[in-house]
Amino acid sequence: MGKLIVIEGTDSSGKQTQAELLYEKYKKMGKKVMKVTFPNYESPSSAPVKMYLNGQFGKNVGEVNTYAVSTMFAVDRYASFKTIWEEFYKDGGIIISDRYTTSNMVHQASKMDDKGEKDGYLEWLTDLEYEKMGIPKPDMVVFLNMPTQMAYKLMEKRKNKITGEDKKDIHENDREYMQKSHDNACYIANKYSWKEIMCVKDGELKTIDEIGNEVLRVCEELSR
Ligand SMILES: Nc1ncnc2c1ncn2[C@@H]1O[C@H](COP(=O)(O)OP(=O)(O)O)[C@@H](O)[C@H]1O
Ligand SMILES: Cc1cn([C@H]2C[C@H](O)[C@@H](COP(=O)(O)OP(=O)(O)O)O2)c(=O)[nH]c1=O
Repeated sequence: MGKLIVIEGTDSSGKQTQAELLYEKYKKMGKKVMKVTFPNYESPSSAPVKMYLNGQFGKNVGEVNTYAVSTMFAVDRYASFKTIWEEFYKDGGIIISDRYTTSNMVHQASKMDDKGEKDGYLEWLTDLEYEKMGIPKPDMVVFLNMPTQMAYKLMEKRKNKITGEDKKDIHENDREYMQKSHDNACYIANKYSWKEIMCVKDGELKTIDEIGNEVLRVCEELSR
């Protein structure tokens, strides 16, 4: 069996940048490695997710059934596992995943304020994806802790990943939601012992390389 490394964080925390950097470093080191991204917008399995992010099930995040939406993201992951990386992973390859089940944990559980409800949802979700659907559990989750104010600055520079336009998706449009998902991510990172990397030091954003070196350092624990 291979290893599954997940790069997680709130929107515009540098996941794509760091997942690519780690992938390049591993390739140079001669490791058998593959990079995957969720949602997998290139696959038809992401169609319901696109409808959700475009606001077709409700313009506000809070209006949409969390369990229904979580299942849509889970199905997209299952499709990717079965058609793209199952064999590679079972053959001992390292998978670097930009988002995973952990994104449902960060984003969908943030809609729940009640701790009992949140924990119940997390149990339901991990059982659904890892046990019932049977997709692999991550060996390592790297959590890029990017304060919301800084994430906003970075987001302004970047285009929408689905349309390539300046328009933001329903999560990105909602500042209160962004703050809540960051608070929730910190709670979950602690609960599930994710490897946390602080992206800001003394109010200043760390460089891409500084963060990249920290990511590599924590991931090296896997090969020990
Ligand atoms: N440490 C950093 N310093 C400066 N810019 C960064 C840093 N990390 C990411 N960026 C830039 O911020 C934007 C969002 O990063 P990205 O990797 O796409 O985030 P995510 O995948 O989490 O949404 C991109 O334009 C990226 O180049
Ligand atoms: C993969 C995944 C994403 N999401 C959310 C996180 C994002 O707000 C949104 C779209 O993902 P993405 O396009 O990666 O967002 P961004 O580029 O802004 O980081 O979908 C979930 O709620 N559950 C999931 O399983």
